[in-house]
Amino acid sequence: MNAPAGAAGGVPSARHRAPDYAIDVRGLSKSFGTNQVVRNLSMQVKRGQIYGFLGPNGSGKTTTIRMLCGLLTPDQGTGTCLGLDILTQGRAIRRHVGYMTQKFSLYADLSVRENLEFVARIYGVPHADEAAREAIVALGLEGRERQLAGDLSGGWKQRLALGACILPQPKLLLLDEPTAGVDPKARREFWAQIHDLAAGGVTVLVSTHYMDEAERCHEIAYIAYGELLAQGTVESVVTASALHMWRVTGPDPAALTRELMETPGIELVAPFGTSVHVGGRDRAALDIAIARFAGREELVWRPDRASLEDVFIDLINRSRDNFR
Ligand SMILES: Nc1ncnc2c1ncn2[C@@H]1O[C@H](COP(=O)(O)OP(=O)(O)OP(=O)(O)O)[C@@H](O)[C@H]1O
Repeated sequence: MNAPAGAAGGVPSARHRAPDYAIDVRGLSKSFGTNQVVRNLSMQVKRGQIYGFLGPNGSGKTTTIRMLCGLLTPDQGTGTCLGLDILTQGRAIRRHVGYMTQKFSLYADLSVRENLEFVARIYGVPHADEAAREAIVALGLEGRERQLAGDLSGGWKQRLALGACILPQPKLLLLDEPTAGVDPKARREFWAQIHDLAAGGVTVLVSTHYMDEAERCHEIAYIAYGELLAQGTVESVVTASALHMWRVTGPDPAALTRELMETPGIELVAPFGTSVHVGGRDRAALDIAIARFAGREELVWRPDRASLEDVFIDLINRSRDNFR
């Protein structure tokens, strides 16, 4: 496998040292016809990090991922992926990138082992049989190697797809909703593998709709309407939201939810079982709103911390107002 440009020829000088970022892109924009789906997006992902990419359906995550590995050319913007230019060195980038698309793209009528051997040969992995066997062990696929890929359950299919992605030993994994529709146990096992890979130095950019998966990432980015609205650690994104939250419990959460939604000063209302999550960014307005319920002894109010989901709902609400 080739070394990235700039790294060849011995120890790099301080001036040409490999960048600390596996992904460093600035001002990316992309339109399809008149539909601008990515707007002035900048993103930096440190090497060896697990970086979560979140956002509603159709917000531009896949389009961004495809620009990062040179499969799509941005209309505007520049940047590097693994130190290589995304505009001119797409082919070289893809040699070092494992890209797991949303669709299962292995051969349904080949066995697990045959699929892995095939991928190993296509990528010129030395000793393809052995590499496939090692991947089977590493991914816990022993006992299933003769099973047809098409007969595997969703979780095992995803694990096989990940195995195929990592066979050529990529430096960067781009995983596009790898665990969609996979049960919690299989998702947890999948994530244990992602963490093992990152600990071994692989950078991982993973798009997901699951909040618990976002919490497992070193850093996250949230995109809506093609625009990056938040970026950083989960903690810093929650803090930056400046949301003040309360949890209120009462006998009729459904009626209470409706009432809260109509109360001025309350920006966020979300029922959770027997309680309702209530919040807003204007603390004074929120306090006045909550004071209206002071005489209601059946209600118990407790201050609460904003969840990542609260933050994302607030971001999407505000960005929808901007794009109206
Ligand atoms: N090749 C294409 N031609 C035209 N429109 C496209 C093309 N690819 C994507 N789009 C549109 O661009 C927008 C962003 O799509 P994209 O797949 O990047 O979103 P996403 O955030 O990955 O969504 P999801 O979470 O549903 O996978 C959507 O409106 C989609 O229909």
